[in-house]
Amino acid sequence: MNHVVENTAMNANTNAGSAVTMDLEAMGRESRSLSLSNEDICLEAKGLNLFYGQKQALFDINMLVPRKRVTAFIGPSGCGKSTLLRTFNRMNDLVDGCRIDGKILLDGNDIFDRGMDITSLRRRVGMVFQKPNPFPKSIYENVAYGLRLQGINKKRVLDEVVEKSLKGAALWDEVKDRLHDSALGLSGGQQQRLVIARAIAIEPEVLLLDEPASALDPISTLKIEELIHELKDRFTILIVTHNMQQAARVSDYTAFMYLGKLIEHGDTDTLFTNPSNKQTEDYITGRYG
Ligand SMILES: Nc1ncnc2c1ncn2[C@@H]1O[C@H](COP(=O)(O)OP(=O)(O)OP(=O)(O)O)[C@@H](O)[C@H]1O
Repeated sequence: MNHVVENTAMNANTNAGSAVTMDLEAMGRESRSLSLSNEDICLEAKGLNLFYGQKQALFDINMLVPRKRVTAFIGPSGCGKSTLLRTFNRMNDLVDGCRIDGKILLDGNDIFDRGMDITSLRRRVGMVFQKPNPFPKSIYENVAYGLRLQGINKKRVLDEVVEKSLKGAALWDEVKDRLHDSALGLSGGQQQRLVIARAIAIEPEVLLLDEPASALDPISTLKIEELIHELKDRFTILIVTHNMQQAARVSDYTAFMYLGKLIEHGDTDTLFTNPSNKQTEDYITGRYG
């Protein structure tokens, strides 16, 4: 639905690139010139192809993901955004018949190497899904979960991490008096922030967010966007979103995908205001998608 509204609004302007520019200005975004060549690189995809059975879903993806920045993935439904996101912590390993070739380097090491321990990879690269998925446990135990899995059970340590993580996820003030109540009693927006608190409690390097706000109301969405802004000081964040306005608001870099290919990837302001590829321009101006 968002998609339609956005595209309609953009179509109303013959030069939709400038429509997005105006939005960037209205949002108080200062004009920045970021360049991937000046960044410290956290993740890198090299010649990545992915197949679901006979069907190829990703084609020769090559991209650099800078550290402690927000990178947004946009593109029409089915273009491979979630597939690519899930590849960065090998979630696709869980899909029957999925085959991957190429490399993904995390701090220079290929995550597909035989020696790579998947549990420690997923500890370093955490993931939050579209639908909040708290465990049917207390708020406290949800956040403490990852530490308990690591064998950390000291109350003092857990108390400290739970508080720090809930504060980090901008949820502490709303739940500090009911930490031992069920997480299932929280609103959808609170549950999503709780899941983010659970993800950051184990101090990952990277956070993968797969449409984290698409099931939320506008106020909860705004809170998640503000949170992303705060978290990027500590984490490298990759976000899939259907909402181009959201990509423009939250990200430093944007990757536009189409039919399983990475069409354009660059700093967000440039991609939305002066895309170098015709397909990107057609998409952001609402000509398709
Ligand atoms: N588990 C799976 N098994 C088989 N095919 C899949 C699977 N997951 C995704 N696909 C296919 O791979 C392609 C890319 O899907 P993906 O979900 O990554 O796209 P997307 O850009 O995230 O889409 P959307 O925006 O609709 O979520 C689609 O054609 C989809 O049908």
